[in-house]
Amino acid sequence: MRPFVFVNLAMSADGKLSTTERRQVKISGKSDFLRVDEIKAGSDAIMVGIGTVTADDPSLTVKSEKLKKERTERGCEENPIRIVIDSEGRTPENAEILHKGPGRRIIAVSEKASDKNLERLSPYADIIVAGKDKVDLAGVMEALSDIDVKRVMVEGGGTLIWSLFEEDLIDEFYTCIGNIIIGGDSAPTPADGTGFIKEENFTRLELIDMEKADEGVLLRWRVKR
Ligand SMILES: NC(=O)c1ccc[n+]([C@@H]2O[C@H](COP(=O)([O-])OP(=O)(O)OC[C@H]3O[C@@H](n4cnc5c(N)ncnc54)[C@H](O)[C@@H]3O)[C@@H](O)[C@H]2O)c1
Ligand SMILES: Nc1nc(=O)c(N)c(NC[C@H](O)[C@H](O)[C@H](O)COP(=O)(O)O)[nH]1
Repeated sequence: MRPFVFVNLAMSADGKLSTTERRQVKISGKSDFLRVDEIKAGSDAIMVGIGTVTADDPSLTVKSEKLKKERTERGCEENPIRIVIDSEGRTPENAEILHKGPGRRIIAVSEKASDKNLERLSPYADIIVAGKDKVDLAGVMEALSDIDVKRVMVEGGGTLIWSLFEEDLIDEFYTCIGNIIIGGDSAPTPADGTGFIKEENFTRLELIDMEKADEGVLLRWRVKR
């Protein structure tokens, strides 16, 4: 058993998530920010890779007071469970995700994480150990299902999302395409990693809908199985 997993990203018109220096860029506009807050508030958990934590230092909190209130009225924490996929337990102790706003945090590590790092992070987050070198993502999803997590939003980056596609762990994929060109052949994209080599392995998508969003476009895809 695993939860429903969807990805939400903003990318430039040329398909980049950020610059070659992995510097965060404002890609989407105000209406997209509100939409992202809503889908975040509608999720039980929100997941990012350690690369996103070190590059962007996001808090991944729900921003709207109304949405926070609606969550607490439903008997949920104000924020979804925040999960970092972090093989070695490198999350900095002062990361925003560990401090901003109430709610549970989980850091999923592999057996490679040192005891020192586990000790360092355990005051701030629950630790799941899954996988030998890299985090075993299917194992993490199973562990989330065991604690009644039904809906997981993944906010990047491209390395984590690639692995989730590779392991067929994604159900829906939303991209807001903004009206800028970032360029750069090493700039992160929605699915980096090694990529599929054989055509028969490609993930196939079905378009759910598309709409104009600020100066760009929002595409929502479902993974075909
Ligand atoms: N525009 C957007 O919507 C958006 C959203 C999030 C991130 N970003 C950008 O993406 C970049 C960060 O992405 P990234 O690809 O460097 O990092 P990432 O966030 O995808 O984290 C990847 C890291 O997770 C760890 N990991 C552990 N187990 C793993 C597994 N099984 N599979 C994959 N990774 C595993 C590894 O250390 C790996 O390097 C930043 O530049 C950030 O600004 C953009
Ligand atoms: N929707 C969206 N539009 C963008 O233009 C952009 N650059 C991101 N990037 C994703 C980024 O990793 C996180 O959405 C924020 O950084 C959230 O972090 P906060 O909770 O606000 O701290 N996302």
